[in-house]
Amino acid sequence: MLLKVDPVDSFSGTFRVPSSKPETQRAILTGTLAEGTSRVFNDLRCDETETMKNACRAFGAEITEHDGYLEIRGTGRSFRHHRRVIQSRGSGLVFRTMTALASVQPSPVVVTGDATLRNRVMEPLLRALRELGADIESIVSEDKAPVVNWGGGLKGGVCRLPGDISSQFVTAVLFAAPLADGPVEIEVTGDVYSQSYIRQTLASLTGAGIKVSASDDLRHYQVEPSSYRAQDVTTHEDYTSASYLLAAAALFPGRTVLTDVYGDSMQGEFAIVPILEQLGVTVTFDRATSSLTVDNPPDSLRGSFEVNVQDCPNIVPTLAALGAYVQGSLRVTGGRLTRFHKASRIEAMATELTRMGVDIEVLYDDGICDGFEVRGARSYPGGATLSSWGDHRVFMSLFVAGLRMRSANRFAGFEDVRLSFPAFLTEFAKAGVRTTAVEGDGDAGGVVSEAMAG
Ligand SMILES: O=C(O)C1=C[C@@H](OP(=O)(O)O)[C@@H](O)[C@H](O)C1
Ligand SMILES: C=C(OP(=O)(O)O)C(=O)O
Repeated sequence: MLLKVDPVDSFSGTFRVPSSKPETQRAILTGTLAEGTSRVFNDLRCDETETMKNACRAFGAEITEHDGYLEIRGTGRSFRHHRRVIQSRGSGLVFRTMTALASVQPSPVVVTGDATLRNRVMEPLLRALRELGADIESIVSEDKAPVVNWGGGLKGGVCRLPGDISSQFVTAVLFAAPLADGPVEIEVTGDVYSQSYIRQTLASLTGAGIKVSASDDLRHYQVEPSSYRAQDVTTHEDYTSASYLLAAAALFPGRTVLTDVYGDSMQGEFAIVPILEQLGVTVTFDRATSSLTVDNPPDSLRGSFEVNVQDCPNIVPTLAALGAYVQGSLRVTGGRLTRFHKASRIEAMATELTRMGVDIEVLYDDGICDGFEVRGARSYPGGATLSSWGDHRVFMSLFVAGLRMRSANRFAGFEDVRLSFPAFLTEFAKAGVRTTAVEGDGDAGGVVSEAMAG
């Protein structure tokens, strides 16, 4: 099944920004590890937070969904096994944190995932956990998923992790470290990418009463044995999800209001707002109404500058889509981590945008795919059939790029919006974006945004 998306010539309306996926996932984890009852207000309900909830339930947490919040009865240190196989589906964060936490369980746990997840790099995490005393093995080559963690506890000590593959390695060790027998030190080698995600982890741990300290450059960490404390947490808006609505707003005349935006987030992807301003788009935040407004952006986006995305990896596909319409060019560097995401996102965007007629060149640094330079145009013919490369963010970004083309494009992989932004198609439908489910080249006639609503 493909999704046919008709172009539009204006974009206006009021749209709800989903809650943050990383913050919701972290709050589910701290609630699970605490003794007592925690609540997570404004939690995101999507497949990947559901995967985190189910993984935590397997460790014994009782999680119930209420209107506007989650209630979590945590396990504290006494994990009560309900299942010995943890299914992390496609979520890197679930796999990595569950693999680390399985080390402090009394008995063996298998942690697995889908085909995409099983292809992702896990070896540095397994090595670091073994340095801390974990008894863990992969049942496939290259220390990838699935793994068997024989449990029995983490002794503590010093472990080393690379900073340029995934920040989730550091996050995973940090979540398990307080439950080790002795203090844990983490030393990160090389440049530390995705620092905003590590800072979000540190804030979650500190909020839950964990004794953790980190150097300013995020290369050294010290965690003392300590207990997670139950707490109430409220999650912010998700700036990666907001980036698709903001990008669409920037490409068309009209007035776009994004609601449920509270400000003060630690997310690196907030960078989408200053980047849009550099492109000449005014984005106004109103704390009183918790909203962001884009009002009649300029006719063409001001390009010819460079953005370093070292700390905001998840908006790389959105920037490629926006770049297709700048005057001059947009150069994006520091995106090397994205080759380890669900798809190799720079290659995916460059390949698919090239099919749409966009002039985009992949940039390599020391032979590593690290960014791109895209030279914009006013519009493109459209009429292409595009792949999401199995990645929700690639689909959502290509969808936005296609809106300003002259004819409809067809997309595979649209169902994956459920992973992080289930209301994606219904939100865009509010602006009059027409989407139709089609079989191959013919029209099946179903309006998908309605089919997927709710
Ligand atoms: O900890 C997290 O919640 C995440 C960390 C980042 O991973 P990388 O450091 O691998 O980019 C980010 O890209 C991912 O979407 C979510
Ligand atoms: C990469 C993502 O998540 P994860 O790394 O947890 O799979 C994502 O949300 O796009």
